[in-house]
Amino acid sequence: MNIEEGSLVLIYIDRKRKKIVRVERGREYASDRGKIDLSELIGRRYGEVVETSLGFKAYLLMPTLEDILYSFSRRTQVIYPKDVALMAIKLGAGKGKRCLEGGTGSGFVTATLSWFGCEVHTFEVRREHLETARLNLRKFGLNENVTFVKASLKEVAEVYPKEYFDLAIIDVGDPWKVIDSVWEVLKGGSSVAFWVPTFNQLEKLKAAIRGKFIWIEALEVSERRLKVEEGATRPEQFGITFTGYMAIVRKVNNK
Ligand SMILES: C[S@@+](CC[C@H](N)C(=O)[O-])C[C@H]1O[C@@H](n2cnc3c(N)ncnc32)[C@H](O)[C@@H]1O
Repeated sequence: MNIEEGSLVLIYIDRKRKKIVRVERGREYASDRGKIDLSELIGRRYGEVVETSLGFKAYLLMPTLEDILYSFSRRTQVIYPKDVALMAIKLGAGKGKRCLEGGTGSGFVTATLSWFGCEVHTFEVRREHLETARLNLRKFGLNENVTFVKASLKEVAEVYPKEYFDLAIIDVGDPWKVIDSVWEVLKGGSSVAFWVPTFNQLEKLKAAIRGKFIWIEALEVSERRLKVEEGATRPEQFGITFTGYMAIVRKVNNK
């Protein structure tokens, strides 16, 4: 596939030196391994290799969702790709699904749901976080099916009709405070993923959903990177050791 003016390209020199750029005339990519004139990328093909001004190899790759998420500005804690990807699958995210999210934070979840083809409605109480997320998504054209709502998730039932959403992902400080309003706007039988950082919050959440949702499961996703070298392949020594816990519940009508 050809790289055109306006294309997004991941310039990959090594794991520490990789950056998504938009190809534009008159702009350059710069790192400690040298510069690349971006207008020289027009007409090349993804997968090709070019040389920086200092003679290092740079690969021209197509950005993936993970590359995009890791290039976002972050103002908050985020739900990492390993976790949000599993949530999306467990909840059945996909084209045509109407998804509720709170809080928006830096937009990692918003962008993932949008990438999966969902219509996303995301609630955030802090204007500056909403703006950061909005800019993050706009930069990569992921904002088209997203409605950003500057309000507490507690108010969702005042903004949307009953049984409007197919699924929800909730990552706010006190999730038990939004359970009643989220229940109102979800379709019967639909799934919700809550994201919490501690065991005691899982316990509190489980008690709080009783009668409105059934508890499906709680889990932690571990990711262990490997350093692959002939005759010496082993786990890497450093990395993210803990992110959080997800709880999956489903709406029921017990009345
Ligand atoms: C940890 S961040 C969410 C990060 C997001 N999941 C991501 O991956 O980018 C939590 C956000 O929830 C917002 N928040 C807290 N309580 C809220 C509420 N009741 N309604 C909506 N947003 C809320 C905070 O301002 C904060 O931006």
